[in-house]
Amino acid sequence: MAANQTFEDDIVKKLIRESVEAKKFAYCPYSKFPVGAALLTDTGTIITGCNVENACYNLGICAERNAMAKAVSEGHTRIKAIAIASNLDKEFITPCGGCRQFMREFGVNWMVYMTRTDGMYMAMTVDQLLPKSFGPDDVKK
Ligand SMILES: O=c1ccn([C@H]2C[C@H](O)[C@@H](CO)O2)c(=O)[nH]1
Ligand SMILES: [Zn+2]
Repeated sequence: MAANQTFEDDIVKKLIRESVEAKKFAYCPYSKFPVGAALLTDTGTIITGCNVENACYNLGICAERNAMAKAVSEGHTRIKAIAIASNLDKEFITPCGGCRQFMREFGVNWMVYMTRTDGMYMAMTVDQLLPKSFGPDDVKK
């Protein structure tokens, strides 16, 4: 897979649609900020996630990390792209720093599609979102 690879429009649109669907399951009674994510694996499988909060606030998990953990737990570590949806209408939803590091674990050259409610999106690679990152190869040195 080449760096900065862009996907066909219909695949991106499907991922975005799935992320919007996943947002409906968001459990966010504290922030009332629902987020959905949908990721694409190398086998063409789409795996979704939503944010899941907790009365012990700091235990909440983001939609992106939830989707990635679901993917790994279902045998997928080759992730090609992820779409993220929230209810922000004037800005694109961007992943938090923790999720950027979690993404980086699975490579730096895959796509992150950050959406707005009008369906517009901003596309960046993991490397662009988290430059000069620390990753698996650095631990092995
Ligand atoms: O990219 C993001 C940003 C925020 N959240 C969640 C975390 C928390 O549940 C709520 C408010 O930050 O939104 C995500 O899931 N993904
Ligand atoms: Zn996050």
